[in-house]
Amino acid sequence: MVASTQNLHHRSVRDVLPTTASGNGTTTTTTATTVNDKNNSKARDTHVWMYLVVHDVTEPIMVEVDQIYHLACPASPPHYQFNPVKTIKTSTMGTLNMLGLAKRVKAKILLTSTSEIYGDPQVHPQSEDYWGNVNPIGPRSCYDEGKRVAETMMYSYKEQSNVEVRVARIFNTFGPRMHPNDGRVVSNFIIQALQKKALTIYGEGDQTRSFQYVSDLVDGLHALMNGDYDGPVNLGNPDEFTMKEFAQYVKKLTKSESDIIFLEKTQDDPNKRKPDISLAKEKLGWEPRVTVKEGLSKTITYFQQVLDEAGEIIPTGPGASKPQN
Ligand SMILES: O=C(O)[C@H]1O[C@H](OP(=O)(O)OP(=O)(O)OC[C@H]2O[C@@H](n3ccc(=O)[nH]c3=O)[C@H](O)[C@@H]2O)[C@H](O)[C@@H](O)[C@@H]1O
Repeated sequence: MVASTQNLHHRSVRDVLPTTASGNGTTTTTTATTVNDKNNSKARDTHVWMYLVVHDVTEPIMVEVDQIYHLACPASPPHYQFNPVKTIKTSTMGTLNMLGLAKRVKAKILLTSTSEIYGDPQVHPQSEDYWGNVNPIGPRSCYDEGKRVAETMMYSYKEQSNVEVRVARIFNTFGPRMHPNDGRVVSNFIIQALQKKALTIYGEGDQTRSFQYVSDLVDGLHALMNGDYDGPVNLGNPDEFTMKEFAQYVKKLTKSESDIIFLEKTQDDPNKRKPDISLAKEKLGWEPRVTVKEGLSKTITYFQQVLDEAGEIIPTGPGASKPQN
């Protein structure tokens, strides 16, 4: 159902507002409202209504909600670098608008921050007390610094206006329903391997990432929102790979004979990344449950179906990060 803002019903038992990103580097927001009828305790009597509101978070919004999951922002490097000014507006003006909403209606607000606030880390693995190493004027800074200031806004609103805040620092996440042209490494390698195209490693492939399956992230976000802890919390799977190892692993799981090629390293690409998740374990009782292997198998099955339906797909590469003229 698509509803215009003024047609949304008034406050119900629990209204949840997730803001999400859609389009390539745009910040149009889809908004869903779910309503649980807590007068009926039996699960089968729980009612859920979903409304889709198309709105841009950089503009104020007037709705009545209890919880805000503020996810809106492109997160893939080629996508967030496509329109860096819009990416900054999303993280700054968008977060300001959502905090203003949270303050007005006394809603709890969760910001999806990122491992990228640690930049190219000099501490490994990264724990929440590490302040990071970010180039403030590099090509990634629209996203990294945007999310850093978004975190600052969250804690300023908490201090000044008693807004109840939650901040999740999300590490590399993947799963079915990723866009084939997402441009991040998991979808790129799988799509390349399934089509027997060369897997494209940027740089020498010694950089590391640690990959988390999407359902673990969802569980972590839910636990964070509904728990008491209000400091930033890393949500990620510490299972760490170099990109060379990861390319080989994807080839093995897809039984692909693709070549592996080495392209130019992208500027300011973090050399290593691995979450320290002690805090999430302690404060939320959360840790990943899906192995990288299980998650990749499901994602490979999904992308095989996408390819069967779509035909050839050339995934987004680094050269697509800017308009070509
Ligand atoms: O997946 C995520 O959740 C994260 O993705 C990105 O961070 P990044 O780690 O740079 O994501 P990728 O584009 O997937 O790159 C991972 C590594 O693979 C490399 N890569 C990527 C794509 C490719 O085709 N080949 C390749 O070697 C990149 O250079 C990088 O070293 C976002 O910026 C993060 O905010 C987000 O949390």
